[in-house]
Amino acid sequence: MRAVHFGAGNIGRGFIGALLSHSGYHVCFVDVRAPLVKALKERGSYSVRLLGERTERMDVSGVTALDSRTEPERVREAVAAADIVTTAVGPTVLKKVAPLIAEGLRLRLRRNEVPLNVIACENMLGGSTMLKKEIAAHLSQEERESLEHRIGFPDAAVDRIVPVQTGTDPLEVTVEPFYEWMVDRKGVRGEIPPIEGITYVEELTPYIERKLYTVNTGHAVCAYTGRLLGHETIRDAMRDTRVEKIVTGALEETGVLLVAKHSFSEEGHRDYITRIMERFSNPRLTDPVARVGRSAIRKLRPTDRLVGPALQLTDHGLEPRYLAAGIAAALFFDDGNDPEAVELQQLLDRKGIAGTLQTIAGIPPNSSLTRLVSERYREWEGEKEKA
Ligand SMILES: NC(=O)c1ccc[n+]([C@@H]2O[C@H](COP(=O)([O-])OP(=O)(O)OC[C@H]3O[C@@H](n4cnc5c(N)ncnc54)[C@H](O)[C@@H]3O)[C@@H](O)[C@H]2O)c1
Ligand SMILES: O=P(O)(O)OC[C@@H](O)[C@@H](O)[C@H](O)[C@H](O)CO
Repeated sequence: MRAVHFGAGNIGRGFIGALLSHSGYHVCFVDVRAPLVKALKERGSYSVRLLGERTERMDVSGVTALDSRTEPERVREAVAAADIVTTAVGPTVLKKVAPLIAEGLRLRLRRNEVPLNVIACENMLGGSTMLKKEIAAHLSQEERESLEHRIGFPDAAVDRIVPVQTGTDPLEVTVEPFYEWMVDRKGVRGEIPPIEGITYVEELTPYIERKLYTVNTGHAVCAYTGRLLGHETIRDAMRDTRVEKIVTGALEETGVLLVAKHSFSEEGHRDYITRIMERFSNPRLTDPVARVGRSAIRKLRPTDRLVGPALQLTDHGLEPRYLAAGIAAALFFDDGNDPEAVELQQLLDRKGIAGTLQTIAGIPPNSSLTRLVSERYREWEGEKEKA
């Protein structure tokens, strides 16, 4: 069986590629980083280090790679011949990989009747659906009709913390032991892909919202408040009771929404939160707040991890004070290495808090959420002055 995976980064190698390989797929990674592609081609294997109570090593073999910039023809052929295509490139990169995947699928549709599934493994709602839309834009009407019948784009929720890699081996990946990969069974075309570790569900929305609005909400709140209070890593930020209190408060707020919306049991959801707080505090993981806070504009979009639940709560007349504290802290994110953080600071200078929230997050300027965030922002200014 052949898998083509776009994005040989942390999640690509440390999670999706590893599970595909262990399920018997020969994995071809596609990336734009030439040294990474070269190393994968030359070695054909790498290791994943699982940082649990004991450190375990998992060998991943039977892999290769292609550079989408210099070997587009080979990428097209690989996609056309694949049994599964996956991505973990980042939500904003999906539209960049879409044209090449579309060219590969065009060949596939001409040559092979067997259905194929394309799964975007990104932190977003409806990732595969969005990728399908981007791909369809590069196809003819006739090709789009065949795509509809023969190529599945099941949405997915993926969960495993893979921090920035600091080891000397460019291919080895250090990860937490926990993982969860949920896929919408209804979106699959043809046979269910036999990937060990995937949980197929009839209705993905509750699970992707639970993941994004708990794991990623808590993570983002921890990263932004932690950074503001002078912490470099998630683990250190979690040890600060001021941060821990705000993360806990924000997850209680999203919990109210998730339990009401998707009928999770209150007790089960409390356990889910507890496990996540323990994962954030894993003493063996060094995960920089800069990684977790990266792309602050994306993280402040209307349906993403902070504003998504906050707007839904205010629509129900509730006051998400802790989420508002997280959103306000995100507005202070000023990492010069992150183009979105730079753009965010420029927007704030030009438009102020209400204008920035309206532009990025779609929050109406006179809304209760804008008022809450503005109040928290002033409080954070005070905290910063004290620090
Ligand atoms: N790291 C985590 O803990 C984690 C967990 C769950 C989900 N995710 C999601 O997985 C996705 C990837 O995150 P990551 O942490 O692995 O990031 P990463 O930066 O480590 O990996 C992304 C990879 O995509 C490659 N890439 C960029 N543009 C490309 C292109 N045009 N064609 C092919 N490859 C391209 C990059 O070179 C890089 O190797 C994101 O959507 C992220 O939200 C990450
Ligand atoms: O990948 P992002 O930028 O959407 O979010 C940063 C982290 O919250 C994220 O990568 C988590 O580590 C991951 O989603 C855990 O499953």
